[in-house]
Amino acid sequence: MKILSAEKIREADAYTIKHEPIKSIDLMERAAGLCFDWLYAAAPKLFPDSISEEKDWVFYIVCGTGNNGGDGLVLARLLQRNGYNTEVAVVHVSDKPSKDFTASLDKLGKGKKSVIEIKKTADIPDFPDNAIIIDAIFGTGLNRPSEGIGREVIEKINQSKSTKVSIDMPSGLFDCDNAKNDPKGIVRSNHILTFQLPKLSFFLSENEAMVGAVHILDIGLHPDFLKNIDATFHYLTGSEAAEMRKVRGTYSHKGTYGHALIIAGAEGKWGAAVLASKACLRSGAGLVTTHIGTQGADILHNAMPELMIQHDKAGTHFSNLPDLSDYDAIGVGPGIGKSDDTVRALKLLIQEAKVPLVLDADALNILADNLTWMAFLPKGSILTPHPGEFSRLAGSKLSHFESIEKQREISQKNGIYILLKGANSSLSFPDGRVLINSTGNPGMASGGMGDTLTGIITGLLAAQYKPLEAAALAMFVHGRAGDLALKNQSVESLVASDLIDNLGKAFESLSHD
Ligand SMILES: NC(=O)C1=CN([C@@H]2O[C@H](COP(=O)(O)OP(=O)(O)OC[C@H]3O[C@@H](n4cnc5c(N)ncnc54)[C@H](O)[C@@H]3O)[C@@H](O)[C@H]2O)[C@@H](O)CC1
Ligand SMILES: Nc1ncnc2c1ncn2[C@@H]1O[C@H](COP(=O)(O)OP(=O)(O)O)[C@@H](O)[C@H]1O
Ligand SMILES: [K+]
Repeated sequence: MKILSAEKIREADAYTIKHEPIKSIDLMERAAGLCFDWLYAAAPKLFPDSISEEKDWVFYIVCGTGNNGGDGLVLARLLQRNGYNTEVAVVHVSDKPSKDFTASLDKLGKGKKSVIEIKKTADIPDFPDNAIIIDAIFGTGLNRPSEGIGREVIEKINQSKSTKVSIDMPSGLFDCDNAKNDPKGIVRSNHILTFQLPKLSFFLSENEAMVGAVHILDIGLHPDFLKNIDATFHYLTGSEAAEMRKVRGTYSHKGTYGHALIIAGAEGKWGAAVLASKACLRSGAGLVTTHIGTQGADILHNAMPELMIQHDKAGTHFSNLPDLSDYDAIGVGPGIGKSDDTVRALKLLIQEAKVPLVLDADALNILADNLTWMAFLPKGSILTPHPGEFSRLAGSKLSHFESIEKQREISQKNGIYILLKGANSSLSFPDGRVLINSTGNPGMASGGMGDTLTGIITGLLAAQYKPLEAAALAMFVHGRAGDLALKNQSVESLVASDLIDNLGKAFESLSHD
């Protein structure tokens, strides 16, 4: 699913109005109608238990004077028509209300209920603590940080304990970069009912306090426009991940699915090799060999008899390169440490490898100390840094938005894929595109989860997936396995082994997406 800028979404609205064709006021009615349907279904869970009767529910709709405000007014009319209690406030953020706002206000005016006009501080009401506040002050038309009366109202809304449901965007939030924005002037939304496509800022850690659950409402923007428009950012949905999954031929055999090499583990961190190797075997590789210091070999063999083991010359860590000609995919890094001979062996691996490499953990830390090696990585290699590793690679600590921009730059410059891990992991391609992941949960913030991801990507590469599909599908399935594992665990108790145990269900779940 594409993620478009506010500007492109405006173009999509305009194209739809012209080519469907549909009047813009009718598009607004359609959008607000979907918000009503969502609220109607969700309301019983949104109000506190103490207000269980519908007659006691109050929807407090706070509108700006643009089309976002217009959506709010249409929604107010629909709520009123269905017998719900509403309070409607209009914040005069601009003295030039939009045409559709004015038309919607006129229609609302035909009902009996009066509207609270907010022009100055003294007009701002006390918002209740047990209502649903519908935030329809600003949408994609915001062109500078909120200020004046609009901002005062936003700050007052944020003081209320009521559930806040934002129409299209949390008012005050920009669609992409919010570096120059002020979080105090943005609604701290619990639910966002966003139209057609999500906005990039919803997926950035710096906006966490303002972005609650995101619900994408399909308002029927014109499919030709959506299909033909180029997008840098994409949100990876289940059906898109499912399309990447390959069907296994009846007569296929282990040779069809390649031989993966995992280079992982060192004294005290053999577990990293176990997790990466197990995940690799569970992700489709025909054969998996793990190159490991002799002292770790028994642990590995006991953990999974299906694995083959290649002994390193040093007993305790990765120090020499095996013959690479047997392998279709190589994953390196989890738990390998940074000994001098490990550094030398990694350098040699980068020079000699003829297949894309998956680099994680200490392999990335070594790379960060030797950035010139980046240019020598086999084309199509995949780097999987977490934010700490990424800041070492990038040379400085960056905001999430800046990290994604930097990630794109490094990918394009070096012809490699970078999977920046975390909530909403992002995967950048050599052509500049970025995929944002839609699976995973905070229970996955525990040791070994990344080692598992390395194994999955390497397994898919061995099984003849192209680097793009291997990285994207692995990212999705890894998060999905984490989500499935959570059903029998809690966010506190989830560990990487649980995730591996759910890989089968995660791959299979794709057929239902
Ligand atoms: N036909 C369409 O174009 C549709 C638009 N829709 C809604 O329309 C929204 C976009 O509407 P608009 O483009 O009218 O913009 P908004 O309603 O988001 O707000 C823009 C208004 O606020 C003013 N403004 C912007 N930044 C300000 C600031 N910092 N302080 C004070 N005033 C500021 C602008 O001058 C303008 O009057 C979408 O988010 C969506 O909710 C939906 O109804 C679907 C159809
Ligand atoms: N809050 C979160 N939400 C979703 N996924 C997460 C979250 N925290 C961590 N993850 C995922 O878990 C993995 C952690 O990787 P990493 O930090 O490298 O772990 P380790 O080095 O311990 O193996 C990544 O794939 C990341 O996307
Ligand atoms: K809004």
